[in-house]
Amino acid sequence: MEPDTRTEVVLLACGSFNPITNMHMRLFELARDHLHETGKYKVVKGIISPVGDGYQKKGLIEAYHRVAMAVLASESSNWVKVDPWESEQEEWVETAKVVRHLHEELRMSGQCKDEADHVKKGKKRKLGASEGGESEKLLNTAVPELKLLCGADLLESFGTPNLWKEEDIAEIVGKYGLVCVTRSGSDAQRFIYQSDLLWKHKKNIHLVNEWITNDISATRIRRALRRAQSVKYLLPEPVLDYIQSHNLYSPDSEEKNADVILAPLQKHANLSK
Ligand SMILES: Nc1ncnc2c1ncn2[C@@H]1O[C@H](COP(=O)(O)OP(=O)(O)OP(=O)(O)O)[C@@H](O)[C@H]1O
Ligand SMILES: NC(=O)c1ccc[n+]([C@@H]2O[C@H](COP(=O)(O)O)[C@@H](O)[C@H]2O)c1
Ligand SMILES: [Zn+2]
Repeated sequence: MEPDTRTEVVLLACGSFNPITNMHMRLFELARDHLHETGKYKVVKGIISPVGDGYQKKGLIEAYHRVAMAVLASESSNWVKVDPWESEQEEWVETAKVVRHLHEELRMSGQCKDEADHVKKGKKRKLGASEGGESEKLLNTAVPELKLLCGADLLESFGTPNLWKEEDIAEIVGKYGLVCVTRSGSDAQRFIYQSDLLWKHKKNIHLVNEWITNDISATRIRRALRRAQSVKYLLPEPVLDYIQSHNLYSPDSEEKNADVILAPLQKHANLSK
């Protein structure tokens, strides 16, 4: 049998997930199919990273509820998991830092796996002279690439003044890569064309067309819930049960952070003063 030479990829989706919807889970399926169809990649894992309370977005309910709902949603998948690290941080964390942190975790777990293999085999492999010099280091063959998975609206938010730092965008698209789910007629392609930075890294940006369109958004779901309208079949059934049993999403919860400026805008506006 031919050896599998495809590059292993882990997909990371960052967002409010307030609440997680069927569309969020679909993003992972669409992205995995797209990367597999290139013949170059093998998607080995998907990670959902709900933003922390420090993000201070209007209507953002407590992170522990959003994480619990994401965990319930991920139970219907055998490859998508939730990472609560970002949600547990006291202050809002830039997405570039989240990507860096999770990549480091992947590297460490790859190394642990590698070490365990070597212990089993009773030997260590040496890195080539160009990389490791004389010193004996462990070969880190097991680390997959980590790519940020998003919708076209998140990509287009790169253009909002004071929301993203240029160097963060450069790091995310240049060093890691982006998989962006877009709709036919969406302007993601034009957005990349109009940005010198994104154009430079366009090989690292995978645009995925969503042919079976699905306009579910968490904002619309919260609106329906406030109006006591049904949201059945728009989110996983266990998530809906959780929302109902904890009485989440009311007119009051929508007013949370109403008078507060979004954390990235506060942070970057202060930096540019
Ligand atoms: N219908 C959709 N099509 C493509 N991408 C989507 C869709 N809904 C959400 N996403 C993507 O999912 C990620 C997480 O989004 P987020 O938590 O903001 O969900 P949302 O449904 O957009 O919520 P809200 O309405 O509160 O903004 C983002 O990258 C966003 O672009
Ligand atoms: N500068 C940044 O790193 C930056 C700015 C704005 C949003 N984000 C992230 O993008 C995601 C956006 O989520 P929402 O679409 O729900 O607001 C969140 O995970 C948030 O942390 C990152
Ligand atoms: Zn959104």
